[in-house]
Amino acid sequence: MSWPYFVRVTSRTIRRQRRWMSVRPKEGPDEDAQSRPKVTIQTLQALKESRVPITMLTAYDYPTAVSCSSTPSIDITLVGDSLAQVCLGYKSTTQLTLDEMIHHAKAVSRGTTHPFLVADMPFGSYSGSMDDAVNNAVRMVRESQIEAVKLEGGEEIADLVRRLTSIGIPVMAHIGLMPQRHVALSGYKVQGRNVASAKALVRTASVLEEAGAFSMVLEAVPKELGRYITEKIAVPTIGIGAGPWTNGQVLVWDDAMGTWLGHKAKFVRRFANLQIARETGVQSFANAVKDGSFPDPQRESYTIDPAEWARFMEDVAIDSDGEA
Ligand SMILES: Nc1nc(=O)c2c([nH]1)NC[C@@H]1CN(c3ccc(C(=O)N[C@@H](CCC(=O)O)C(=O)O)cc3)CN21
Ligand SMILES: CC(C)C(=O)C(=O)O
Ligand SMILES: [Mg+2]
Repeated sequence: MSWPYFVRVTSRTIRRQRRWMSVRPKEGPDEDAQSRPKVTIQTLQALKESRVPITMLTAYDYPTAVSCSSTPSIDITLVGDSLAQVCLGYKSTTQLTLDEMIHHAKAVSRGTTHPFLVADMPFGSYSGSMDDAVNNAVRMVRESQIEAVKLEGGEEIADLVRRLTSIGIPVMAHIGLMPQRHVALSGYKVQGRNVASAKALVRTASVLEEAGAFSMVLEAVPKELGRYITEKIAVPTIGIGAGPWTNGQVLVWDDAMGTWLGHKAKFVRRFANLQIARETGVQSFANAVKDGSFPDPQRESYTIDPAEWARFMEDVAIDSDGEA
C-alpha cells in the first residue's frame, strides 16, 4: 500500500521527535511524568492511522511500571501472564492464579502514569461460564485499576469479547502462538505457516475485530502474515515475533532488559543487560562489607553528641560497679 507524502513525512517527524525525547533518562524524579497526555484507545488508533509504531512493554511490579512510564515513547504497559515464568518462577503461564495476577497488576497500576494499562486474564479465568469470566474481568478492573484485559483465543472467545466490550471493558485479543495453550499446541511453535492455518488466523482476526477487540497481539507468525492481517483489520496490531510490519511491537521486560536467563526465542532482542549490572552490584556490596570499607564511619554512620556519650559511659560504669 502506498501512502501520501504528507502522511510519511508527519509520521517520520513524530518518530524522530519521540526518539530524540527518549535518548537519555533524566536524573532525579521524573516531574514530567504526571503531566504527559494519557494514552487512550483513540491515541492508539491514531498511531496506526499515522503509521507511528506503537510500543508496549510488560511490567510486573511498581519499579518496572515506573520505568515503563519514564519516557513518553512507551504507549502501553502490559501486565503479561509471562509474570508466571519470569517473575514468579513457575514452569508455565497456566500456573498463574487470578489473585496473583491482581496482586501484581495493583503494584503496576500504582507505578503507571501515561501508558495505557492492559493485563492478561490468567489461564482458566475466562473459560468457564460467561458470568464467571465477566466477574473475573470486572475484578481485575476494579481491584487493579487496569484499563483493558487481554485474552488469548480464537472465535470461541468472540462472545466474551462482545460482552466485555459492551459493558465497558476494552479487550485486546491475542492470536497466533497462545502460550496458555502450549500443551494443546504441542509446544511454543510459530503459527500460520501453511495456507490453511494462515487463512484460519486471518479469519480469527476479523471475527475478533468484529466482536469489538480494540487491538490485537499477533505472536510468532510469519512476517508476511503479520503484515497481511495488519492491513486487513482496522484496529492496531501489536506483534511479538510477527515481523516489522505490525502496528506495534511488544517484548517481555526480562527478555528486553536481559534479566531472563531461560530460553531466548528468535524474536527477542536484548536492549540492556541488567542481569550483569545487578550481579556486579551484589558483588560490590559483598566485597565492601567483607573488606570493611562499608559503611564509612564519617559519611554513612550516625553520631551522638560527645557530652551525651560521656554521660552514657559514666552511667554504664556506675551500673556495672553496682553489679560487681
Ligand atoms: N521470557 C519469556 N518471553 C516470552 O516471550 C514469553 C514468556 N517468557 N513466557 C510466556 C510466553 C511463552 N512465550 C514463548 C516461549 C517460547 C517460544 C519459542 O521457543 N519459540 C521458538 C519457535 C519454535 C518453532 O516454532 O520452531 C523460537 O525459537 O522462537 C516462543 C514464545 C512467549 N511468552
Ligand atoms: C508477550 C506478551 C504479549 C504476553 O502476553 C505476556 O507477556 O504474557
Ligand atoms: Mg501473555
